Amino acid sequence: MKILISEYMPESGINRMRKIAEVEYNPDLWRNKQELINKIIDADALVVRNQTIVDQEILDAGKKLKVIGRLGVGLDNINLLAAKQRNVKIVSAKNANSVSVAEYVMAVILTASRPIIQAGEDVKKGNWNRKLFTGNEIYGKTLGLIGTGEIGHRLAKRAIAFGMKVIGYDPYIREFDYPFSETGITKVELAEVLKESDFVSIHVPLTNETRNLLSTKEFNLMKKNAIIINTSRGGIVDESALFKAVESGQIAGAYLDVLENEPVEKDYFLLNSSKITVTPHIAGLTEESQERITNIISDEIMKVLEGKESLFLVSSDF
Ligand SMILES: NC(=O)c1ccc[n+]([C@@H]2O[C@H](COP(=O)([O-])OP(=O)(O)OC[C@H]3O[C@@H](n4cnc5c(N)ncnc54)[C@H](O)[C@@H]3O)[C@@H](O)[C@H]2O)c1
Ligand SMILES: O=C(O)CC[C@@H](O)C(=O)O
Repeated sequence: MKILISEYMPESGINRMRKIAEVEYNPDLWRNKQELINKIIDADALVVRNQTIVDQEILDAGKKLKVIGRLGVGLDNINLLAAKQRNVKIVSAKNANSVSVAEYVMAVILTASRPIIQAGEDVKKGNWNRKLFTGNEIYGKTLGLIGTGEIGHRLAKRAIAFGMKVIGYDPYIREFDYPFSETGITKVELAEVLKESDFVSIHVPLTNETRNLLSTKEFNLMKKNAIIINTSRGGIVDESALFKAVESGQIAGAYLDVLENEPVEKDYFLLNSSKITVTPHIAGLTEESQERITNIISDEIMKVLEGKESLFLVSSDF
C-alpha cells in the first residue's frame, strides 16, 4: 500500500504509518498540481493540511484512493461531494487544535488591550512613557462569537474566566452537543453580535453561506472601538470592505490569521494598514496540537486501510 503526504507532517506520524505502508512524504507537493496528479495515481491514502486543493481532477486521478487524512479541521480545500461519490473516506482531527486556537484568540484580545510589546520597545529607546501606554481591561467587555462549536465554546470558557460577557450567533448549533447553559454563551442573532461586541471572533467553516459573511453592511453595525478576529478562513471576511472600514475608523482594527489567498507577498494591501495585524495561519499551530493531530490522523488512516472502524470519519451527510 502507498500513503502520499503532500504537506508538512511531523516525523512521528510518518514513521507510525511506515509500519503498514510505503510512505511518500513531499511537504511541497501541494504547490504542483500536475506532480500531485502523477503521484496520486497509485496511492491508497492521501494526507493533507489546508493548502492541497483536493478537487475533482485530483480525485479522478486517484483511482486507488480509499482515504484522505486531514491534518486539522477545516475541510474547505476538499471536494467532499466528489470524494463521497468515489467512496473515498475522509478522516479529520476534530477539535484536536481547538484549545490552541482558543488560546491564540485570548492572546489577541489581551494584546489588543495592553500594549506590552510597544511599551517594552519604547523603554529600550530610553523612554519611560507611563501615560502613553495606558491600556484597557477586558473585564466587563463583550466578546461576540460567530460560530459556537468546538473552538467557540472553548474560547467562551476562557473569556468568561476573565470576566468577559460572551454572546454568540450559531443557527446550526445543536443544544444537545453544546448546551448554552453550560458554555455560558448567550445565544443571539448575528446583528446583535455585531452591535454589542467589543471583540468579534469568527469560528465558522468557509461555505457558500459564510463567504463574505462580514462586509460593509455588517461593519456599519459595529462599535467604533470594535476589533475583528478571524482565525477561521479567509473569504469569510470581505477583505476590501474590511480595509475600508478600518481605515475610515468605522471599526478599530482587525487581527487576521487567515487570508483569502495564502500566502501573501509583503506588498499585499491589507499589510499597509497599521490597524490590521496578519499572522501566517498559526492559530492552531502548537507543539501540543500537532502531536495530537499527527497521532490521530496516522492512526485513523491505518484503521481505514486495514478495514477497521474509525471514529474520526467526516460525516458524508452534508
Ligand atoms: N487558524 C487555524 O489554525 C484554525 C485551526 C482550526 C480550525 N480553523 C477554522 O475554524 C473553523 C471552525 O472550527 P471548529 O473546530 O470550531 O468547527 P466546528 O464545526 O466545531 O464549529 C463551527 C460552528 O460553525 C457553525 N456554523 C456553520 N455555518 C454557520 C453560519 N452560516 N453562521 C453561524 N454559524 C455557523 C456550526 O453550527 C458550528 O457550530 C474550521 O472550519 C476551520 O476553518 C482554523
Ligand atoms: O495547518 C493546517 O492545516 C491549518 C489548521 C487549521 O486551519 C485547521 O483547519 O485545522
